[in-house]
Amino acid sequence: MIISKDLFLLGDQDYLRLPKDDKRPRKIERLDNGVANPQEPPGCMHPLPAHRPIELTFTNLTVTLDDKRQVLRNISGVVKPGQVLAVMGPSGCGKTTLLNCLSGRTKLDSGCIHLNRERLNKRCKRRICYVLQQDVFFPDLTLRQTLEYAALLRLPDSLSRSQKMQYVDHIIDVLDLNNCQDTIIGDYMKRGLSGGEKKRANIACELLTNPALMLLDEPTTGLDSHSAYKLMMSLKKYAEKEGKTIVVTVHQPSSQIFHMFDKLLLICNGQTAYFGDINKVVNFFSGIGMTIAPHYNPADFILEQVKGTEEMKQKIIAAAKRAQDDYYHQELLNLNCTCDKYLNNYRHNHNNSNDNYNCQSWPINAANGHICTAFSDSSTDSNEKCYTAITVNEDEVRTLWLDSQSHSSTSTSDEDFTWQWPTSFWTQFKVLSQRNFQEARPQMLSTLNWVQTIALGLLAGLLWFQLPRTEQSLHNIQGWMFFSTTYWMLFAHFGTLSSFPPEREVINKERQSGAYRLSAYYLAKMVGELPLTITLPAVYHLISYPMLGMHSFSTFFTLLLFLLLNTIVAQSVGFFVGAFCMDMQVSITISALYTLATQLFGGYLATNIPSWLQWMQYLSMVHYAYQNMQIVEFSDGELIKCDPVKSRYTVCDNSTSGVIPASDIVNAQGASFPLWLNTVILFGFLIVFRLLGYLVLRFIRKPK
Ligand SMILES: Nc1ncnc2c1ncn2[C@@H]1O[C@H](COP(=O)(O)OP(=O)(O)OP(=O)(O)O)[C@@H](O)[C@H]1O
Repeated sequence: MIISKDLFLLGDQDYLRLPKDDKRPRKIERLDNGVANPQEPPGCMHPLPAHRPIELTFTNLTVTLDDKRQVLRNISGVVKPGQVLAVMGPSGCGKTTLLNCLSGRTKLDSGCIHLNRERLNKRCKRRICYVLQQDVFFPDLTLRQTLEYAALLRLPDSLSRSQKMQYVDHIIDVLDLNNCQDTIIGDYMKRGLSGGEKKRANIACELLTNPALMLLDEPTTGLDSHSAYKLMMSLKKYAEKEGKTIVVTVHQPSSQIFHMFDKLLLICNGQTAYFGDINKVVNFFSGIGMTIAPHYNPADFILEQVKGTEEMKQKIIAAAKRAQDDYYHQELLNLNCTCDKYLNNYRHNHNNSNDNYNCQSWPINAANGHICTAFSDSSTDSNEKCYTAITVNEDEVRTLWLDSQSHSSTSTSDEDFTWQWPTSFWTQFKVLSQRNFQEARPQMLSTLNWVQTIALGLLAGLLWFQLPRTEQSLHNIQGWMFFSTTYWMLFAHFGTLSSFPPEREVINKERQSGAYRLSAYYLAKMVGELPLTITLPAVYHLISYPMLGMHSFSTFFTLLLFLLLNTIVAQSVGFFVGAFCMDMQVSITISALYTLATQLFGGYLATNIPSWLQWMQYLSMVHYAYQNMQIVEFSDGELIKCDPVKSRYTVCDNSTSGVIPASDIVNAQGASFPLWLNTVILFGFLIVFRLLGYLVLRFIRKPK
């Protein structure tokens, strides 16, 4: 059960051997039938619960996308453990759609998919790994970090960290990724792994989970011929040695790769153009008058045929339909148990309770699309057997055959398989917090952001340098506060808005594979990114506020707290908008509208708001943070002296103290609340938008 170095499946038991000092009880690898493997040496354990080999059968799959276009029509096939099925066809014929169906991500109009005898359901989806055509990763993590996090999240808690790391080492080794393990994954902005390395990294992440069924969408695209050959050879050996079932889509395989496959499903216009053994495909085409030239790559040849005229395509599809039915018939003839199944099925379908029939003979002919089967009636004298011919139509034949393919006829499902999260909530939270921090840090604390923050801090400090505490300077002091709150609101909001959509791709992929709970991710995201979110505003405040004229440490820290709270609230709103809107243009428009309205109604730019529009102030998050900063600054700090010549504040006319109370300053800017209420409302914003973000991911933007 071992992955080997040059096939990525090693020969024997060194694979995933536990460290010698491990004292935990050993699990013994179980074979398909649940019997402990007698070959397994003591001390050797597979890191994951053993899955039965999976036989995949799909019958008459029909799919319409966007309610208008039928992309797949009546596609059927079977792949047994140890086999590799290649899905080929011209671009756009429906290969990826088929894999999406097989992985349970696309809804079927009709047809069914079985894993062994169990219909594809949420539980058995977890035993499938799907290597997507696109390589979806966090670009700033290195390959090794990516694999380590995948192992920490997807390998069970029963393994220690060091065992998981050993497993990562092994996978890196067998996929020949040693040289690039410390290279970042990269994206179109930053150079990182090459295309081929990314493909192998993608496969490595999925291999970690020891899946029983692997679906790979164009794993060889972008690889040179030698790498493609090596990869396919590895997959082939993996399937054979480990009893894995593999379905792979390929575009134009070399002749060498083509002959590695066991079965071929050729799709043309969403319909089957061939399904069967790979070594019979050339005969199939020559049977309908399309003969391959000597030394021609059969893969190129068959693709040329299915890209031919409409007439040719229809001819191939019709022949494939006939051949497929013959194939089922032939397979039935080869099965010793079929007769009983025919009989049972016949009784079931025809409500025939006559128990006297026994299976005595095999199908006697197949004609006109019908198959005739003979049964003997045991009630008659054995010397005078009365054969009864039962006619079974094509659909019944197909159903019978697919039914008969199950190798686990004694059980209807993997009863020993109960699905649960691979790791506890706490492990998920811990690992995801760490990953979020590591992944977000290069972006949030990039050199450019540091330069921008320090420069703006200095600029704001110089612009409003040591302002006197007079009514004449009041507008400028308020200007610093308003600028600070709005700037960090925009920074956090748009930062989140732009960074979340790519992240959503990764978490959707991981959620689809059942790696962790959404709640663990969500909580980890908040906690993991918190230090990064507050670092830059804190640095800005540290630079600019003392330059403005610091009065006490308590004022400094209280103002900082409100600045940070405002930043975190803005980040929550950005997260909600980013999670909800799939279209970047829409999310930018909504955000621009909201943040600009927030500024307009914040209390600094417009103080004479028409009464019918005043309710808008209550939706402005900046409004609350800005008010609180004023309350703190103008009551705890040095008080603002009235203008001796002409004051805007009536209190100055009557007051003997000559200073303006903070409440008068705040009230002059429209609706005002006490400090505690503004704080509660800001926390309310925070909780509501975080909750909305979660609900959106949970129910609206959940992975299919
Ligand atoms: N959401 C969708 N709505 C409507 N049509 C779609 C949708 N997704 C895919 N299609 C169409 O379905 C067809 C099959 O797409 P699919 O991606 O399965 O093809 P493919 O064979 O994998 O192609 P390629 O080899 O180029 O990757 C294409 O014509 C595609 O345009």
